[in-house]
Amino acid sequence: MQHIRFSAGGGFAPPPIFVDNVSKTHAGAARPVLDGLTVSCPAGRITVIVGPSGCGKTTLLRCLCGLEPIGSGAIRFGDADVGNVDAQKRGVAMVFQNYALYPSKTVAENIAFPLRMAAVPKAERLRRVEAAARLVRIETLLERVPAQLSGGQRQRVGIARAIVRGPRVLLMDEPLSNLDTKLRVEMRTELALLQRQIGATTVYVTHDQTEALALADHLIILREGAVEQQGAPGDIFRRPASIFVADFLGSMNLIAAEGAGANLRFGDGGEMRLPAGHEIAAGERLILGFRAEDMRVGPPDPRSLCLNADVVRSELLGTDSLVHLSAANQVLRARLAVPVPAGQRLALMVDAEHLHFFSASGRRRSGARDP
Ligand SMILES: Nc1ncnc2c1ncn2[C@@H]1O[C@H](COP(=O)(O)OP(=O)(O)OP(=O)(O)O)[C@@H](O)[C@H]1O
Repeated sequence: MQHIRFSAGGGFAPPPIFVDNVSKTHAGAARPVLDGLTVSCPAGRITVIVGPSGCGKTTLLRCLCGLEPIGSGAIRFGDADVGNVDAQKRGVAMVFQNYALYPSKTVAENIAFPLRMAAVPKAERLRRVEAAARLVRIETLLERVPAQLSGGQRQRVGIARAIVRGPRVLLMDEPLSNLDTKLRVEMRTELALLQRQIGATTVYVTHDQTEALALADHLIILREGAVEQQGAPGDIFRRPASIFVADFLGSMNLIAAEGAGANLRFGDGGEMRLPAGHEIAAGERLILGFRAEDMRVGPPDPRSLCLNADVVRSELLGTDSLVHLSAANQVLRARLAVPVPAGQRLALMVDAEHLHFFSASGRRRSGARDP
């Protein structure tokens, strides 16, 4: 890729974005789609918004770019309150899931469209279209029409069109979800590199947790129009604030239990010794969580949780196997280096630093020593 700095009129300075206590209710809806939402997106970085279908991701993007008014609260780009600023004047570009290209226009005309709307002179238009096309590696396709392109090429045109004006803020709504898995992974890497080159403050919506973890500098997890957790992706993965987050980013084994001093008691009457420092008051109900990849076969260790589990089924994933287990009246999953035949009993360990303790309400439990 070439090093080209796209500059927006008035100088290029990607702003941080602040969404401050924003609420919005769609006309006729009983509940707000955004409910007192407060998030921030660092300048010049990729913020990824994830959450289940209907949690308000697209609505938030549409509010950021000015296609939807907010009900209350404020949206600021740096120091500027943009809540009442027209979409065209916010310096924002948006890439959609469905490309939204003009079928009768060539690639070059599609990319040039925002420049035409802004009355950019022809010579400057040509220069910018070529530079944007080179950045997304479609410079040899400029004379084709969309029907003559693959899905990946069409999405590149959509991205070139979005960046051609040098936006300070780039919003992307599931831009890769129409592509096959292999192309998606390739494009994800390219997008991350492209974003670093153009430097725009980028807000990226997806419901793919792998994409979210791979792309995000800053991660926001939405649930029913409110923030469930936000922060650095690695921190959120290691210390999910709730069962909802833990299960959304990967899957988590969960076992309901009750404290019994140094032991945990399960519904089937079984008990297991808690690692030192994780004692739970007698009678306290909680939910213990651990990830499949954090279970290991090994000799008992006083600092680890030990589970006796029966193998129900093994599935080869490639380099390792997903082993379905039955333990403490629950179905659990472990990722182990080798497949294990069904019917075998295993002693499985989970090291203390990989245990997550949640209260019965599903929030991360404070009190126990936390890794
Ligand atoms: N114009 C509208 N009028 C009324 N309700 C709407 C409107 N747009 C969206 N909604 C509702 O608001 C909620 C949030 O929609 P939104 O598209 O923001 O969710 P999302 O998180 O992007 O979902 P998905 O992942 O399925 O795209 C949904 O229940 C949706 O039906």
